Amino acid sequence: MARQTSDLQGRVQAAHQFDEGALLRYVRANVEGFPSKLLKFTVAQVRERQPPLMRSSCLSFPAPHPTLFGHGQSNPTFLLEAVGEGRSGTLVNRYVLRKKPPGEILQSAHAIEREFQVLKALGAHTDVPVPKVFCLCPDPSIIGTPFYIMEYLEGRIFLDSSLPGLAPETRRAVYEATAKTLAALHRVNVDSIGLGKLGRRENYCKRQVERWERQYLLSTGEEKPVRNPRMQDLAGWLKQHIPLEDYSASAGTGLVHGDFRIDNLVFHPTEYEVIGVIDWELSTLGNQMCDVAYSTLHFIMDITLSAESRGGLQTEGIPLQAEYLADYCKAAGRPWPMENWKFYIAFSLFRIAAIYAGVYHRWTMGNASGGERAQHTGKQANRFIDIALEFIRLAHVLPDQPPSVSGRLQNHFHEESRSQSSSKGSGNFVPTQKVLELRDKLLLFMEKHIYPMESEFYQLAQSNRRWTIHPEEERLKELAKKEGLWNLWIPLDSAVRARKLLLDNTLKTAARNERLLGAGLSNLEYGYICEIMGRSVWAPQIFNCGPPDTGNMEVLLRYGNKEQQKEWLVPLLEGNIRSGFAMTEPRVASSDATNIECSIRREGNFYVINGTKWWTSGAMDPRCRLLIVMGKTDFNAPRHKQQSMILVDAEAPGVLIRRPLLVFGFDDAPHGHAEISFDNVRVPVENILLGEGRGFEIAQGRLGPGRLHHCMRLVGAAERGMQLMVQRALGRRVFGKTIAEQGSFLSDLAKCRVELEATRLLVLEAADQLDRLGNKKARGTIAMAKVSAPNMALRVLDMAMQVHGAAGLSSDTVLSHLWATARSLRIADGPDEVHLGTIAKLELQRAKL
Ligand SMILES: Cc1cc2nc3c(=O)[nH]c(=O)nc-3n(C[C@H](O)[C@H](O)[C@H](O)COP(=O)(O)OP(=O)(O)OC[C@H]3O[C@@H](n4cnc5c(N)ncnc54)[C@H](O)[C@@H]3O)c2cc1C
Repeated sequence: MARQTSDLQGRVQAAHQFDEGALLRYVRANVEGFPSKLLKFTVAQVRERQPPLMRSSCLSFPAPHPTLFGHGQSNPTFLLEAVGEGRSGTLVNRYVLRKKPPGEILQSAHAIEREFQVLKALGAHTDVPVPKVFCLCPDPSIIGTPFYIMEYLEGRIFLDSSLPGLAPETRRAVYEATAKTLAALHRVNVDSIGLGKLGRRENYCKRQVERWERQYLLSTGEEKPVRNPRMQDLAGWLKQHIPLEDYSASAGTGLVHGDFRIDNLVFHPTEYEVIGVIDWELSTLGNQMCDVAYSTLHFIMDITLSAESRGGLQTEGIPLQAEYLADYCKAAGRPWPMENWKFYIAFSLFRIAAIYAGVYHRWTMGNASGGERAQHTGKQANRFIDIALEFIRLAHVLPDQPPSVSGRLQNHFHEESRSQSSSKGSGNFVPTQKVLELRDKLLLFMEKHIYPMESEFYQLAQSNRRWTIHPEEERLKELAKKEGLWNLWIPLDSAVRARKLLLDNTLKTAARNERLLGAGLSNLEYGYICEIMGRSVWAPQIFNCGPPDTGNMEVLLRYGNKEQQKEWLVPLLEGNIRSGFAMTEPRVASSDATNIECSIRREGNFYVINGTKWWTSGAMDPRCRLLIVMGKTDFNAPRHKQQSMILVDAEAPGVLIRRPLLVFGFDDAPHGHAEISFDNVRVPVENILLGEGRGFEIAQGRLGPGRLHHCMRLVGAAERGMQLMVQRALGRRVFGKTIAEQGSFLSDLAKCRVELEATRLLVLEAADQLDRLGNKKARGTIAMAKVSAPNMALRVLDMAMQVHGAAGLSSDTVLSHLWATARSLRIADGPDEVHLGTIAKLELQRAKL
């Protein structure tokens, strides 16, 4: 719950009492506008409150430092109330006084003068909301220590960062205002407002690590509280991981608040707008990302809790850490800090641990201003150290790109389409409202659930349990179903057919039926959606939109009879099983499918299958139950009537998985690409699809829309490459400049964008033609998209890898895997030459007309 600033006052504690008469004399002489006819003058101490407890919720952590309104352990703060007589009656003027604490204090930790200087400069020259300051009294003889007096702000302070009692949308507004205020503070040009000499900007983290390590050593050991050796491990790690950007006074350095968090902000009494940033005693110049990381610590405090489990409705509306960070980066014009985020968070925890250890030491000596509460700070310091060390060990601490918060779209092409659609409602490729809504939902799902899991999925796929399924994959599938992001690939006409065949008797309820049959999107509409899934190699299967299942489901939807659909299509639509498509053979050139040799021979009520297939994608997956096998039922029929397709139970006797094949060393576990032998595999005659000799016909149907999906995903993969490339270029310095400032990079980047947009338009055009003209008439444009998409994606991803240097070739980023997948699609989706042949043939035909 928010507290009114006026709620937070109490009686002046004995240890903090001073000569109020001397103060009044000083105030009368130095505070502008102080009532001349004074009726009453009172001094109340701003109460030190119990900080939010460290709870299982990750949204609260104990405040390590004071705020103006008192939950801290540092500068005592007082509310002065002057009741006077004015022309229009009684006046009540309120002021706030901040002073140094009495007794021995930590080096430079209570810099009243600094607070005053910063507040004065910001108030006079910037739009950063701060209370107005009236006077600084450096003379300790007045009230025992130096102090300053500032304006009292009537407003609200949110003490608990989980914002209990607020509606979800207002919680979001509070966080957005917080991020924007921090950005405003970081945008201040300190040189132009006289704060240029407040501190050194370069080597801030290095100096801070050394300083807080020193401070920790001063507060612990020998006759002081016990020293935790893990603190030195942490300091050692930090010293080895100081970000390169810290070494110079470049972009990203400037004014640092030093204690920026929601409860150091005064919000407007009724609006969700910050009217004052308070508690500036740790402000200085330096690396501003430290402020940013510190302001997100409440997201980190329980790093084992997922977004879902952190409080349900109570935290609804609170953004994820990445969303808050994206708001900040956007408002501050800063690159996404993925590369060094681990350092900044670990450093923030380290610093708090050192501060807490200092408070605890002071408590043992009897002069901590937090009273008895300070007795716990020693334990809390150790907890911060543990959390920091635990955090350092995490493989993935931030998505590798900023999320699109509040439905904002990530790339300018889409932003443009959206504004076009809302302003004019027309245009060649303007996504419909339905698509825009689905796409926003999908973008959020990717950011919340897929990107954060990538590295864990990848680790499992490299371990000796590589051919098992990560439990999170199944959980996310259920979540995708609930969110209506399931089977979106199903074209409207196929869904209509399935609805007729499957209605009621197979799928229990109409609602469930509908959920399994997608959202009724056209191929063009799906193009906008599928592209986003293509940004992660792990995403498509989470939404039941991954190859080869989509192609196989399409075959069953179009060509399967009712029984075949019941047995195989329904579990595939449910996502309960997976499937493979076995056409390619090692012994023959399979881009020409008339070459295949696998035999499907009828014997009574069975077909007997003999042959070897390879590159059957998905067949290694432990959930794979169905193989659609293409073979020959009649070796003497006309060339295109010899082939048939048959449904084979992957566990039927005689089906032998021989080995997984590798693509540039990636085996794509847990789905894999298998070499399989079929040795006298007996399959009931009912399993033949459409009838003997219809295999080629089915292949044409399967390879139409299904293969365009690859192109859509490739556009998404290239988009991901662009984003990673730009982030890296903005954040990494070579030879004195960021990569983004190097001329050669700029033209390469622009060329990538040009190619990407051209290919995206081609893919959308192909999808549109598929909808309007059908598979056959659209084949020229589809072929163009198939040639263009992988080649474009390869160039963009190659450039992205180049910008990443050696890291780009490693598996530390997704780039090399995306590149390997794109490269395989110049063959796996039919070799380029075959598509080029189609395009050229059509071109020549046109010339002959
Ligand atoms: C990662 C991956 C996944 C795959 N998944 C599957 C799957 O699930 N199911 C499946 O059945 N298959 C799958 N394949 C196999 C893929 O479909 C075939 O590799 C592809 O059809 C080419 O067949 P091929 O390898 O026999 O090459 P070939 O037919 O031997 O062709 C070799 C080369 O000959 C040249 N060429 C071919 N045709 C022409 C032409 N008309 N003009 C000029 N040059 C030409 C091209 O350079 C071509 O690359 C996959 C392949 C990969 C790499």
